[in-house]
Amino acid sequence: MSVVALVPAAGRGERLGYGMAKALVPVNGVPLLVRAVRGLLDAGCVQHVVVAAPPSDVDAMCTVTASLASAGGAVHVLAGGAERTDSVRLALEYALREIPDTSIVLVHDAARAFTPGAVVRRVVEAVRAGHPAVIPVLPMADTVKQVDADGAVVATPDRAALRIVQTPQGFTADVLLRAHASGVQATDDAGLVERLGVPVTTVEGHANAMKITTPFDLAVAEALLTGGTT
Ligand SMILES: Nc1ccn([C@@H]2O[C@H](COP(=O)(O)OP(=O)(O)OP(=O)(O)O)[C@@H](O)[C@H]2O)c(=O)n1
Ligand SMILES: C[C@](O)(CO)[C@H](O)COP(=O)(O)O
Repeated sequence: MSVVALVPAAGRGERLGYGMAKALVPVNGVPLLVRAVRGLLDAGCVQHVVVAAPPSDVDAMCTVTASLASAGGAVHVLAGGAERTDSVRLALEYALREIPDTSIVLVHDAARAFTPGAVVRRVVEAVRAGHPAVIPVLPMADTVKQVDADGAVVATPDRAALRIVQTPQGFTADVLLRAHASGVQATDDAGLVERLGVPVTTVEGHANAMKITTPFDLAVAEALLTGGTT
């Protein structure tokens, strides 16, 4: 019964604007991808990591992750797709084809490179406890407005019922396969599972699991490292 983490890392990082694949961008000398994969393996409950790389960076991502494989975990790298959903689907198909006994599958953004091991373990434990789909979340700190195409406010949803969604998102392998069989694009994998009518359960996320999207996020990550809070 293997826990396999799929790591979509094939994005271009346009908003970060570093001129290279975001997952290869170093923070204090260590690429985001290395930090993300190491975090998954160090959590102690993941046996395989499958990385979806930009097609032109497969060799580079193989090289930077080569030293991370250990007695407890293996790292596989393949070419990802045009959109995040495509990258996840390709990695899932690889895992189900090549990794025996894939039973629990995590999907974890390379861009969430500072996710604490406790979050990974909470997600895996909840799937093991019988929940078919599990996502880490945080409460909203700000008021949220729904606006129309012109930017006019049309509603103020009750923020007590809203959550910010992070990764890793955890699923039984059969549920994630069914979710991706639709071929629909979604901003997260749980969104595809919701379309099946399968219940999605939440566990507590962590501020350090923030997604590195902009130069501001990168500066925050560097400050966290300097301050020793990761
Ligand atoms: N075709 C894609 C696009 C995105 N991702 C991955 O999905 C995660 C979340 O995407 P995001 O943070 O939006 O990354 P980018 O797509 O690289 O960002 P941008 O939109 O700024 O280019 C990242 O780890 C990214 O590498 C992926 O594997 N394949
Ligand atoms: C999956 C995700 O990280 C959950 O917050 C997020 O939806 C990814 O979105 P992006 O459009 O790829 O930035």
